[in-house]
Amino acid sequence: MAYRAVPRQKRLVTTAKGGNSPSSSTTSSSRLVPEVASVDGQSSPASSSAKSKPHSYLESPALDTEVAKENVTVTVRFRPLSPREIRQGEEIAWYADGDTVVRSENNPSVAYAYDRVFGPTTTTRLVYDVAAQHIVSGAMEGVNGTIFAYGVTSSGKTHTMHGDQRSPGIIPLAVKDAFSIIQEVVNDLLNPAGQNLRIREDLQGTFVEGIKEEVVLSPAHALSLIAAGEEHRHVGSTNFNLLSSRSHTIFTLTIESSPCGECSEDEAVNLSQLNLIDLAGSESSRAETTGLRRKEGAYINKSLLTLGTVISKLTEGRASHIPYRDSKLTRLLQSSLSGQGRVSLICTVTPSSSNAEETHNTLKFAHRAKCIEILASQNKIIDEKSLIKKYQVEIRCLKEELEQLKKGMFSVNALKDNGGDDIVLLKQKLEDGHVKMQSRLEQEEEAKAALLGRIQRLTKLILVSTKTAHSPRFHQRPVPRRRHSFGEEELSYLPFRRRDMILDHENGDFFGSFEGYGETDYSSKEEKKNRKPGLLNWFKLKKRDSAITSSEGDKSSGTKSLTTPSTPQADCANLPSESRISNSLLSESSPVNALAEASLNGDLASENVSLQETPLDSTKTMDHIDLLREQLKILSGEVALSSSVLKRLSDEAANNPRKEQIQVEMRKVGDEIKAKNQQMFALEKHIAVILSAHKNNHEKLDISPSYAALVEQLNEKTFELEVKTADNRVIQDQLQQKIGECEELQETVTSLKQQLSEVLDRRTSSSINSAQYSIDEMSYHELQGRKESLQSRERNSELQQAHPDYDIENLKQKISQLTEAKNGLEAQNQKLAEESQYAKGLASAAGVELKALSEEVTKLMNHNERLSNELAQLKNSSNRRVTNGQKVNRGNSHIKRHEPNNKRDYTLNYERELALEAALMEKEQRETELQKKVEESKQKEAFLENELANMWVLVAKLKKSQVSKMDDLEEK
Ligand SMILES: Nc1ncnc2c1ncn2[C@@H]1O[C@H](COP(=O)(O)OP(=O)(O)OP(=O)(O)O)[C@@H](O)[C@H]1O
Repeated sequence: MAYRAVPRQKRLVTTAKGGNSPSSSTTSSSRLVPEVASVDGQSSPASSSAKSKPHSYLESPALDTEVAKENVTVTVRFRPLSPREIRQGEEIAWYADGDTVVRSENNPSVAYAYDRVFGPTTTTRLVYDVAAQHIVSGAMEGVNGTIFAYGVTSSGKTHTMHGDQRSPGIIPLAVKDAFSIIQEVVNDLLNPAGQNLRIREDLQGTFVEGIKEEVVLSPAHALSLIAAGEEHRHVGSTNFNLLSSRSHTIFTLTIESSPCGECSEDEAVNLSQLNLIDLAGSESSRAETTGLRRKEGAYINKSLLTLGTVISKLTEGRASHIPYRDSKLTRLLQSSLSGQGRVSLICTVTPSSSNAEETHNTLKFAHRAKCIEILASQNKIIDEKSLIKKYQVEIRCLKEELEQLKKGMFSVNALKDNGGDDIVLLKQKLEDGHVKMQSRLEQEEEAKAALLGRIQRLTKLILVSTKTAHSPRFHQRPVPRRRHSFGEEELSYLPFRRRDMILDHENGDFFGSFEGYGETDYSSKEEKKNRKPGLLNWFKLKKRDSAITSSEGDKSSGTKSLTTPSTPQADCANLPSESRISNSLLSESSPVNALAEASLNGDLASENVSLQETPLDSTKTMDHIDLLREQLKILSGEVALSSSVLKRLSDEAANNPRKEQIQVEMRKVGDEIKAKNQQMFALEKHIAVILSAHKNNHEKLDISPSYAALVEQLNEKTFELEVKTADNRVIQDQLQQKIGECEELQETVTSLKQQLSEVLDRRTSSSINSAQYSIDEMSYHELQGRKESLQSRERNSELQQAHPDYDIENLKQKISQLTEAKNGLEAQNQKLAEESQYAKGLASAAGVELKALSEEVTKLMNHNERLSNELAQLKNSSNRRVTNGQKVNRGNSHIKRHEPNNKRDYTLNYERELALEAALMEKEQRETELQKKVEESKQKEAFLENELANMWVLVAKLKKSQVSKMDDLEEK
């Protein structure tokens, strides 16, 4: 999965790499990326790195167009031992020895040093500050950057790159940081100035063909895209990690930035890519995976192995072939790894002894990566305006050189002719001439620049957009500004109204009507109007209103139309005069007619005559007059055309005097010519009125410049007030939405509580499984539904959220409410986990009981068998005695004396036999009972196991919903 947020721009593009004079570079590789060496019991890596480890990580490296050698920034992050590892009695195998060294516990002489080593308690924020912040700020200045986490499964890569709500990862921190650096961009993007931009394809590096690209407007928007992507990320449970990433994710932010404001000399645009990568973890053969998991693991390992090979080849120096193409991962990382941008590798490791070998491999990998050298440079592209400026400077220099040469030649000739007497005089003359030439040159340059400016303004006015002049607020400070355009697709997420606005701007509906004189496509215009019923109609109404009230409004706020509104409401309320003209054109059949009619109605006159002009207004008025003159020319052209048609028709009429149709047509054309003449007359009058008004204003301006400045300030403030009011409205809406969301969350929590108690109640009932499952399903779907609705609302409010004057207090309140709700969910989760633990305990107790019972049964059976054997023996012996007795009676009469004794014995034996039989019966009965008990215990065990499985399912679902809620919260 990867996203490219690529601005689109149509311009002459050259990719400019800076000079390569490392000596003058302010970027010091040793300061930023200290060398790393492995001790491995021999060398002393730690020392070099530890010494060179600077606090300057926290500084943004100074960037210019010059290229300096750097190394990959390599850091290592330990995670704490997991509860499972603690339970299993695992020991610490590797540990962070200070800030830069990783040492083996078993063999302290084995140690590795890195740019920085983070212990298990280090926060992700610190990891970001040290390992990522300089890459992000570099990317904001046009230097490509890549940050990736590498490590074995369950070592903490996702925790580091994505994080959670309590501890946001590198990706959300980078996105927020990027937007905080370019916050003015939001205004530009929300009010696109109609630069007709497009995707530029050049040799900037590899990118995924056909990949979905989104133009992002705010951190929340970017993070929502990441979250949406994360939802599609393949995760699976392994015996090391319940939610193990089974695919690599690459989040690519393409940033174009240029200094904002006209004071900037350098017009080149910085272009860079920031890759934020969370790799899937490598798996050792110890992982007890089967089937699909094993296959996935093999693919993951293969790509990571290729990455390792590529890195070791890159550091070999001699290697002719680097196998980038052996895996998709290395292909995508090719431009980053081959040294075209800064790279920060964060290796995540676990200290546990069971992973000691894998951790060692990771450390070795990190050590190799440290040796890769990079030559990060700023990527610059230059647009027409910058090129013109550049050429102007060059021309000036050349002219100066020429002058110097001429001067030199002239001096020599003069010296030759006049000798040395008039030298001083000549020198003086020459100097005077030079000064004159110089000032003339300067005047020429100025005139040229003014002309150029006017041409550009006119071009924009006619061809491009409703672009208003930049607000002075944004002129103060040159800050990077995002350039982009909105395609239909990118706009799809925008609220309807704003989307309409942008489309109208881009389609040129308001201003594009100037483009097609005499070829107005009514049907398509109608179609467009129908297509955009929402904002367009509202917008038109608004503009009509403003046109009607313009004379009053503009009287009081002369420069209102010159400011750049940051909200749609403000946008519409502050339309410049051109907008109003175009708007009226939009609703008319022909632009020229419309303009003429507008003039006749006096709309334009009232707007312009009554304006209290500022210098900028003055320029605009001149532009306006130029436009009107253009209209005049077009009209006269049309009149000439119609006249020739009339002539042709009159010739035809002369040949066919009876043809009525020709007469009708002639009348029609004659009327048209008349109407056009009238329009021309009106336009001429209008131009004259504007000119005289402009002249008056100009005089007024000259007289009271301070008054004009005050008016300008006043208007600025008025505009700001309006924007603030609009923002307040937006915040109110958001508040309402958030309150609704909170209520929904509360409801969810209550329903979850109810479900939980139901689950607990039903736990003992035999029908629990199916019922519980269906309830869980319901709650899951309910949660999903709510989550989706929350997300869609979230998207709708994202544009508003991005506003700088956000009501922090309200947001804090909302956040605390949401945090409470989240805590509630966590508590439930905890409860469920305890429940499942309890159920597990029950199951194991039942197992123990079962074992004890089966042992007892075995014992009893053995006893029983012994008794049966005894009984059988006794039976045999008594039978033998009876037979012997009968024999004796038959043979020896003297034995008869002992008869009573034998009889007693026999009776005794018989009684004993009966007792034994009874005991046997009893044993058998007991055995049967025990068998029954065993059966019952088995059933109970199965039931408990079933219940335990259900519990796990429930816990997993709750965890998932909790994770998505946390993401939501984080986005907020
Ligand atoms: N620095 C840390 N502090 C606290 N807990 C952490 C830390 N690093 C990771 N964990 C925890 O360890 C577990 C595994 O982390 P994680 O899922 O980020 O690993 P992974 O390397 O991305 O794994 P896989 O490659 O399988 O996706 C998670 O429960 C996570 O919360």
